[in-house]
Amino acid sequence: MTTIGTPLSPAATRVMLLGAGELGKEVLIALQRLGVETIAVDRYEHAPGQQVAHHARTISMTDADTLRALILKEKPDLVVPEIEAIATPVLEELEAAGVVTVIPTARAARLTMNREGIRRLAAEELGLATSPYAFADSLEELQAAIDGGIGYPCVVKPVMSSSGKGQSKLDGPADVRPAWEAAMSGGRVAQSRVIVEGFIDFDYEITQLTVRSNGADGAARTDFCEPIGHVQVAGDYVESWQPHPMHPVALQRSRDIARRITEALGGHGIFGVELFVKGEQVWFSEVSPRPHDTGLVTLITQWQSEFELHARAILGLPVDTSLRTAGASAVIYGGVDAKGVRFEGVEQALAIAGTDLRLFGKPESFVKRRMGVALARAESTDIARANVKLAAKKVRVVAA
Ligand SMILES: Nc1ncnc2c1ncn2[C@@H]1O[C@H](COP(=O)(O)OP(=O)(O)OP(=O)(O)O)[C@@H](O)[C@H]1O
Ligand SMILES: NCC(=O)N[C@@H]1O[C@H](COP(=O)([O-])[O-])[C@@H](O)[C@H]1O
Ligand SMILES: [Mg+2]
Repeated sequence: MTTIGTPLSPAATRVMLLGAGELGKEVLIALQRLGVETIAVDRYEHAPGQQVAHHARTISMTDADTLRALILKEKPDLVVPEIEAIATPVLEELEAAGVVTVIPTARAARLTMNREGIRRLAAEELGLATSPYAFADSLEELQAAIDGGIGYPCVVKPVMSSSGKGQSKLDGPADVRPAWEAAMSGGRVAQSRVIVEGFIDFDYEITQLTVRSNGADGAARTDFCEPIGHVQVAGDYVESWQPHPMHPVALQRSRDIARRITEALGGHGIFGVELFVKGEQVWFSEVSPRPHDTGLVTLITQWQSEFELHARAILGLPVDTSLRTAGASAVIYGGVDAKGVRFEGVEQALAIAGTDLRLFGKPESFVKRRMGVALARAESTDIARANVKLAAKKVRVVAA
């Protein structure tokens, strides 16, 4: 049985988020609503989630000693990784010592922070279909891997990166050196290893949100959300919608893959399983053991958003993944390099039927930094997609 204490009292249920960006901010709001005391940790001050949590802490989360000291000082009931770039061996160490519970598990956080860990688990241990792949530690090794079988077109990514950072598509030999250089400067963590993947010519890609929660019998149960369709530009999500219509065979295969990879990772919480689909064929791409950026759309489409599902599942509470309405989301990029920006056109955006906005409150804007998202609900995803793009376009980020 789960009990929840009173925040800021000795009986408080305390949850620490490692990473407090736009996704963590929504998880923190969901936790606050359930009476949880929250600690938002990020690498810079005034991160979105730090603005809504009881406590804000700013540390280098990739520094093992600093991270260990903070967790031991705060003694949260749950530690919830929100980004990949964390000193995950510390989480494994503290979990093994019985000091904290890590969501979904410390091993899942370690395996998914590095593309090599999750890819080898999915393809080599579980035998799931993936793109052909190889790893390389130098420009020469990268060229050899491509010549040795991966071929063109292919995709190169730093093993530790997200949101498309340092990612390139290669169409021929002239693209290899620029791709290597982009990967070396674009990762979230300084390292010199890349994955090269054969390019999958998919019809569409989806995120299969999958929740592992406490079943009535005490065993973990798995629930699926409706598939989320999305468009990525330069490896970063720009638009998503739900539900995405699928051939029943492809849907069944997607859910089989999602069930197997999430069972292998274990623990409780939401997972964003990324899949490529062509006809009835489905390839596993990667998985986030946490809310997924394309799942921001669930803030408007589901009775319980992916953030509420995560909050409930990690607290051992029941979940409901049912859809409320068709809808869509569209990203609002900074478009400028500036601190303390202003958002113009909010009124015009919200005047469009069925729309809503999240402005994340990031203290500094970059041209390609996600600063907000527009949301729309409608009777069909086509209408929602048209409206949400209009709404996103109305919002202009300007230097103050
Ligand atoms: N092998 C591939 N074949 C075809 N397209 C690919 C391949 N790998 C990546 N992509 C495209 O690039 C996008 C981003 O790739 P991936 O998810 O691996 O990067 P990421 O940096 O982890 O992104 P995020 O953190 O946003 O999930 C994919 O959603 C897909 O559109
Ligand atoms: N695809 C992963 C993803 O979307 N992660 C989200 O972006 C934030 C970092 O944003 P920033 O780089 O603008 O600080 C993370 O904290 C998380 O919320
Ligand atoms: Mg991805």
